[in-house]
Amino acid sequence: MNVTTVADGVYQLSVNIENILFEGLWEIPNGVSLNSYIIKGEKTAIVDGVCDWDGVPETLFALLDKLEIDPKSIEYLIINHMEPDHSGWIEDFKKIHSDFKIICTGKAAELLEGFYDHTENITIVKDDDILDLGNGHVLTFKEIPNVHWPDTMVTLDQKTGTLFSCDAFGGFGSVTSSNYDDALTQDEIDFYEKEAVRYYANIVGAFSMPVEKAIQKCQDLPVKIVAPGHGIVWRENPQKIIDDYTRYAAYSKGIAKERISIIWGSMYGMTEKAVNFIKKIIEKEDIEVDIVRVPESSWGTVLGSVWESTGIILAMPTYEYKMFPPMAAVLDELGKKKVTKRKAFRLGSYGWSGGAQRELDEIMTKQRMNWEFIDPVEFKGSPSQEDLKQIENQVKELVKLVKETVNQ
Ligand SMILES: Cc1cc2nc3c(=O)[nH]c(=O)nc-3n(C[C@H](O)[C@H](O)[C@H](O)COP(=O)(O)O)c2cc1C
Repeated sequence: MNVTTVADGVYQLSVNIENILFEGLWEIPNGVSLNSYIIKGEKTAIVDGVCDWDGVPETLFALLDKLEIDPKSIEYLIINHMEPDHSGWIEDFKKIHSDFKIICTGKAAELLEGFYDHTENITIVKDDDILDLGNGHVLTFKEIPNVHWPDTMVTLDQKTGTLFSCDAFGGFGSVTSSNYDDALTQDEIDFYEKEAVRYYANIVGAFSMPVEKAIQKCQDLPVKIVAPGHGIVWRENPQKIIDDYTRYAAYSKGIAKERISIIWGSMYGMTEKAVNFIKKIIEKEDIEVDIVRVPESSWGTVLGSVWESTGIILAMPTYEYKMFPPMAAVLDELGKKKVTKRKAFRLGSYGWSGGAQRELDEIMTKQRMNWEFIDPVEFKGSPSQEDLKQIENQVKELVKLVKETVNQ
């Protein structure tokens, strides 16, 4: 757990969470941080909290102790977002301190009642409302609904230009006490960028339109520091994470990087033979490639991979007159996360009837994914030389299509 100074009178309290599935679902191989912030003017406010996943609130109280802040001196709880990873500590906090006010949106107030039966001392804020904590720390609020719940808002401290953005501009990846972009090497920044893409695809991707609206609203604010609820604080170059999020939101519409994700699965190695062949031929093409096997890799890994790819190769066999089940499950999830308009090629082995293609078509239609497929290649059992030649032609065709799409 870390306590650090963000800016004059602004402190971050953060804990890392590892060895769980985030939201009970998403694998986090490199962990995730939960960030809470303290603003000390004449009055003290806490922005979001850290939840009870690992012994918090004790952790939160220990962090406050490090800052020599008596929890009872906290006058305002700013709740940017009611998801329990940020709000789960409130019930415990209430056991030791009752004389505080909650600042949140109307939707968050409804959720407060539903989740914690809390209805007292709530001030509902709207766009551009302010709260003066004294010593220049005047807070401005902006609602950013559906990033990623309907209740979400951001808070700006006018004195320091710190934007407390909660889930917006967040990322996975555990942090250290030097979790500021100005204290990180380029390699570390690159690491957190990858973690941010994965976070975006897994957690926020389905809300890319609200993200675009939120970015527009935040651009109107004099932001000098971006301090999210997960991941590192952007103090030297806050525009970097704002620009990254702008790109990630745009990727939802189909044009992403000049990159192909190969998502594949195989029972007895027949489809795998074709995938191994593709690996060899695609190496010679001037294009970035990422290869993910299902079900060995999680949905989160697949989403993180395809989010940045304009092209996708799907390789899977037929299974009980349908598609290899883990591929069907992951494709359905890609649809729900609105991975749309990709350029794609499908191949796979079958025994007697086929059927994978039919289910693929059904998922594309049901989820309105609008992927543009070039002709598939299906082969009985092991791929023949002729099948491989066809596959080679189709892969080259896809590479061409991806390049044309990205560079149009
Ligand atoms: C459990 C199981 C169910 C299968 N169901 C079908 C089927 O419904 N239709 C079909 O054409 N082939 C079916 N097959 C045959 C496979 O598609 C075929 O063996 C294929 O070569 C497997 O490719 P793979 O080794 O890449 O998994 C099935 C195979 C298994 C093991």
